[in-house]
Amino acid sequence: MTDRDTTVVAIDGPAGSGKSSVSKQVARRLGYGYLDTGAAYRALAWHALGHGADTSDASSVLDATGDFDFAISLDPDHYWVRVGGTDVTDAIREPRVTDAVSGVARVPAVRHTVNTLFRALITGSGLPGVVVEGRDITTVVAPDAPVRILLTAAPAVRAARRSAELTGHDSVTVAEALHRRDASDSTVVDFLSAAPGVVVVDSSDLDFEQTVGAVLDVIHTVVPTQTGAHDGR
Ligand SMILES: Nc1ncnc2c1ncn2[C@@H]1O[C@H](COP(=O)(O)OP(=O)(O)OP(=O)(O)O)[C@@H](O)[C@H]1O
Ligand SMILES: Nc1ccn([C@@H]2O[C@H](COP(=O)(O)O)[C@@H](O)[C@H]2O)c(=O)n1
Repeated sequence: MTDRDTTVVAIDGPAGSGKSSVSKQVARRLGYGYLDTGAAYRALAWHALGHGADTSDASSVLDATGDFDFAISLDPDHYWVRVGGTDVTDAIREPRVTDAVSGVARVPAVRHTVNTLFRALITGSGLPGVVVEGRDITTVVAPDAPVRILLTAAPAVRAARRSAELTGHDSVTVAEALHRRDASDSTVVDFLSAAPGVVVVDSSDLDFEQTVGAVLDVIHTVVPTQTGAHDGR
C-alpha cells in the first residue's frame, strides 16, 4: 500500500489532540514530509458548500465531488492547500467548514477516493519519510506503517487548547463543537482507542515540546536515525 522507500509515520487522534502541530514539528525534525489528511476532507467540504451542496446528504456531496481538483503541500515549512488553483489554506479552517466536514467524511465513496489520493501522495513524494496524520491512518490508510501512534489528550485539555486558539469565541461553544465533531466522526472510524500495535501518546500532562519529544522517542525505537535527519535533540 505504501512505498517501500518512504517511511510512513502514522498518527491518529481526536480533534485538538495536537496531531497537526506535533506532526508538522516532528516532520521538520526528521527531514520528512507532512501530510494533513483532514485538509482533504475540509477542502471537499469547502468545495461542496461553494456548490450549494447539502453536506448532510451523501448524494449531494457526491454530486459536488465531480470537479474537485485538490492539491496539498507536503512541506512542513511551506504548507498550503489548493482547490482548483485557489489557495484555501485558511478558508478550510473557518467554523462553517469545520461544522460541515463530518458530513462529507462519512460518505464511503469520498473516503475511498481520498485514501487512494493519500497513498499516491506518499508513494510519489520521493521523500525519506512522511508523517501522515488524521483519524484512520493507523488502521485504514497505512495499517502497515512501521510507526503507528494514537495521540490523545483528555477532553477538557483538548477543548482548552482549541479555545485558546480561537480567541473571541465563547469557550463553552468551542468545547461543544469539538466534542460534537468527535462524536460524529467516531461513528465512522475509531480514533478513540488504539488498534493492536498502535502506541498511545497521551499529551494531557505534556507541553508541546515534550509531546514532540515523546513522539520522536516512539519513532526512534522503530526507525534508526535517518540519513539527513536533524531532530535537534
Ligand atoms: N502538548 C501540547 N501542549 C500544549 N498545547 C498543545 C500541545 N499539542 C498541541 N497543542 C496546541 O493545541 C492546539 C490544537 O492542536 P492541533 O491543531 O495540532 O490539534 P489537532 O489534533 O490537529 O486538531 P484538529 O483535528 O481539530 O485539526 C494548537 O494550538 C497547538 O499548538
Ligand atoms: N483521516 C481523516 C482525517 C480527517 N477526517 C475528517 O476531517 C475532519 C477534519 O479533520 P482535522 O484533522 O482537520 O480536524 C475531521 O473532523 C473528520 O471528519 C477523517 O474522517 N479522516
